[in-house]
Amino acid sequence: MSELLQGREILIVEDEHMVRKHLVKFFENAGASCTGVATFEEGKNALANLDFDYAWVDVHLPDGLGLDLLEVAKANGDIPVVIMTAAGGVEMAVDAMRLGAADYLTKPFDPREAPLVLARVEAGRRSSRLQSHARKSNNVSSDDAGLFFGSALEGFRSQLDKVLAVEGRLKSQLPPILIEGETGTGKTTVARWLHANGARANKELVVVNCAALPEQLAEAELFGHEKGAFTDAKQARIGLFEAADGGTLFLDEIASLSESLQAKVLTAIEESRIRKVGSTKDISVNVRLITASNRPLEQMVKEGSFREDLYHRLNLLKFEIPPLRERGGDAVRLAQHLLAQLCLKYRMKNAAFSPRCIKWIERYEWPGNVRELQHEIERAMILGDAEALEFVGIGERLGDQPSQAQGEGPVWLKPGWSIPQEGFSVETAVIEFIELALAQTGGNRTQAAKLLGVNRDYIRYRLTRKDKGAE
Ligand SMILES: Nc1ncnc2c1ncn2[C@@H]1O[C@H](COP(=O)(O)OP(=O)(O)OP(=O)(O)O)[C@@H](O)[C@H]1O
Repeated sequence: MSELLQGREILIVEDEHMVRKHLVKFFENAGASCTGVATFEEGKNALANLDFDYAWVDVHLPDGLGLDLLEVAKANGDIPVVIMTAAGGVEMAVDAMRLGAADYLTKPFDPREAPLVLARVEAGRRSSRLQSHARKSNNVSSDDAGLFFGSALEGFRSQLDKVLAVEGRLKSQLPPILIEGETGTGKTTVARWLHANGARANKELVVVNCAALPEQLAEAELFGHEKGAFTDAKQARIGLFEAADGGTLFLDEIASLSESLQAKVLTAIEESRIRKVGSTKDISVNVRLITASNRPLEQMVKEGSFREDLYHRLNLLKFEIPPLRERGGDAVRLAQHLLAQLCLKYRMKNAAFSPRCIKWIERYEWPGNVRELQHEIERAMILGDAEALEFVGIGERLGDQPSQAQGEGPVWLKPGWSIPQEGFSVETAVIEFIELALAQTGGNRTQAAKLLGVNRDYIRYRLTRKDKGAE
C-alpha cells in the first residue's frame, strides 16, 4: 500500500494547523513529497503552478469553499482530489462526489486511512481508464470456456497447464509469455484463457492491439502522460500498463511497436517500472505480460526489425499455435465446436454441415485460420440453409461449386430465346427458377422463396420431386 505513496507529489489544503502537520508528516514518512497550504488562494495557486499526483482539500477554508478547488484541479491536469469534511457533513461529501471529488474522508480520521483512500482512488481511475479503452477498441470479451484444443493442441495445452501451475506458486512477478501463430490461429483467445485460468483471473485483463496504436500516441497510450507532455495533453492520463496493474496486459502484434517503445517494454518487464511521457519519476507496476506476434520474432530479429534483447526476454516462455491446415481432423471437430457455440448465440437447434461441406472443411487451406472458419459458419447459418450448411464461396474456390451457382441462369432467360418446336417443360422452368433464386441467395431457401413469391415449403416440395425424378 505504501508503494502508492512512494515518490508521489501531494498537496494538502487544510487550515487546521495540527491536522495539516500530521498529514504532511504521515505522507512524507511514507515516501511522498508534500506541500501543505492553509487557504483557498494558496491552494488555487499551488494547483495552477505545481504538479501534483493528488490533492487533499478541507471543505471549509478561511477564504473560500474547498469544493470550488475541484474545478481548479480538473482544469490543471485532472488531479484527483480527496475532500475532507467535518463530522456529520455527509451531505457535503455527497455534493463533493457529485462535483467530481475522487473520494472523501470525515474528520477526525486516522492518517493511516489515507493509503486506503488512495488505493480506492487509483482503482477508480484504472477502471474508468479501462472503460474508455474498451469503448475505443470495441473490445468484445470472448468466452474463455470456448477454447477448443483438440488433439493437435494437446501438447500445447499441457505446456500451458505447467505455466499455470508455476504461476500459482509465484503469484507476483510472473514471467512474460510470447504466443506466435498466423493470423486467426487463436493467440488472443489463448491469452484470455491463460488469464481466466491463472492466478490473476479476478483482476483486469487489458487487451491492446499494438498495430492499431497511432505511432505518435503509442507511448502515451501504453505508459500514460503528464499534463502538457505534448500539445493535446490537456490533462494527465494513466497508461494501459498502469491500468493493468495487478492484472494481465496482452500486447497483440508486439512487433508493430517502434524500437524505442520495444526498449521501454523491456524495461517495464525487467524492472517492473514505467515512466509516463513528460514525467521525471518512475512508477512501479506489477503486470503479467502476454505478447503475441503473427510473424516469427526470431526471423524479425535476424532481419533487424525486432530488438534482440526484448526477443530473448520474451523467448523464455514461447508458444507457437499451428495453423488450422496443420491440425488434421481437428479442423472438422473445431468447426463442430464453433457451430455448437454459434447455435447457442443464435438460438438455433438443428444446424448441421452438409456432407460435402465437411469435405470442404478438410480440403480447404484456411489462410485466415479459425477466424475464417468461424466467419464462414456464421455466414452460412445466417444466409444459407441451416440444416445443411454449405460454404458456397469456399466450394467455388475448391472447384466444387453447386450447379446452380455455376451458370448464368437458364437458357430460356437469354435474349432471343423462343419456345422450341419440340415443346418446353414448365416443370423444368420452375426448378430452374428455384435453382437460380437459391444461387442468388447463397442457398438460403427462405430468402429464395421470398424472391419467388412462394413459401419455403413449396421450394422444399419442388426440390424433393426433382430429386425423385418427378420432373
Ligand atoms: N481453439 C479455438 N477454439 C475456439 N475458438 C477459437 C479457437 N481459436 C480461435 N478461435 C476463435 O477464432 C477467432 C480468432 O481468434 P483470435 O482473435 O484469438 O486469433 P488471433 O491469432 O489473436 O488473431 P490475430 O493474429 O488476427 O490477432 C476468435 O473469434 C476466437 O474466438
